[in-house]
Amino acid sequence: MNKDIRSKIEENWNAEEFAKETIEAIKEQIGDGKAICALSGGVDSSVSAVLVHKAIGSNLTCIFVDHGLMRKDEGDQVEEIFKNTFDMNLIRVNAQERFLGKLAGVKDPEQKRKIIGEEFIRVFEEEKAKIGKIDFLVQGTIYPDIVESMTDSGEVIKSHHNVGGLPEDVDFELVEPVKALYKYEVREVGRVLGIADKLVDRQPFPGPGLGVRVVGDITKEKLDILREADWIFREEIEAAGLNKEIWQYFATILDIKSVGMTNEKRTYGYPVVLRAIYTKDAMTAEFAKIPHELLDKIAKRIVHEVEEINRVLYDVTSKPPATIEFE
Ligand SMILES: Nc1ncnc2c1ncn2[C@@H]1O[C@H](COP(=O)(O)OP(=O)(O)OP(=O)(O)O)[C@@H](O)[C@H]1O
Repeated sequence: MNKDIRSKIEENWNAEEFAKETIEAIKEQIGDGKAICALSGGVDSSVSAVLVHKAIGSNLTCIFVDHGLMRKDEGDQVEEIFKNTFDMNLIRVNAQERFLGKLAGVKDPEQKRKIIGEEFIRVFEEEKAKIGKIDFLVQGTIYPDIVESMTDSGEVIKSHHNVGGLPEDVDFELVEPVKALYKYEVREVGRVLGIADKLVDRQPFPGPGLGVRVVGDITKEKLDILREADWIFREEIEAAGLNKEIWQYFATILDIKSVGMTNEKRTYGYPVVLRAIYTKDAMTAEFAKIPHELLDKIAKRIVHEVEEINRVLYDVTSKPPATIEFE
């Protein structure tokens, strides 16, 4: 069956036609029913949600959990795009304090991931309960997810290894509009649907968000510092036009402090590590050969604009043995 859904796409791929036909098929599947979607702002769930929205309008409710682990301005961007541009029924749950409260003092990466995943499900369930009866669950499953799950049915709940997974709920029928597509095809459909480039071209971002980019315990202070440094790094990579060739580029804040000097005064601040990689499939990766002059410019901007940071490191390790993310 998996092969069937894929061969239909490969026969005659046209993103516009795909969008049209899929919207019709969703109309038929959902009818007057009500659907819900966990919207991360990532490409897969965003494109799926817009397809379903075009088919059933306000009978779709999207839930975006703002866990406080988003990058700079990301929560507002998601709200702006889906609520204002697409006029979708979007619930933004401001759960920052809840997540940070649960994570306080926790240093172990696996424990952190588990807490974030479990809290995510709790928040989603609470919001879902407020909406009332829901018949359909929209999921941004894509073809590689189905292949990875090693089942032939294509009806599996996406394993969400990153965020912990939504619970299997027998009351829901699944709607998975992009399950036959690869990521680059999902992006094409996103463009056809008029979703902003900044979202369609978004680089992969882990489900636990910045939670895995704050090494050691997570605090609001470290998150805010990291957000600023990460923003500067991304801005400079994009300004240099390197964003097309670099698969992922981001900053991570370490769990140590070191001594520095600013205006002849001793400082004791955090180091950030910049990581940028080339890869085809994220299974192996090589560090990106960013010109030294650009690294110099980025480092100077970061230490100048983010006063809590007094040291900028560049990760020159490939995967393996290092992973892409630190945790
Ligand atoms: N903060 C969030 N708010 C709402 N839903 C979320 C959030 N984070 C993750 N999800 C849901 O969990 C799914 C899997 O998350 P994961 O981080 O593994 O992303 P993904 O597989 O890259 O998909 P996407 O491109 O949609 O982010 C998402 O498709 C989305 O439905």
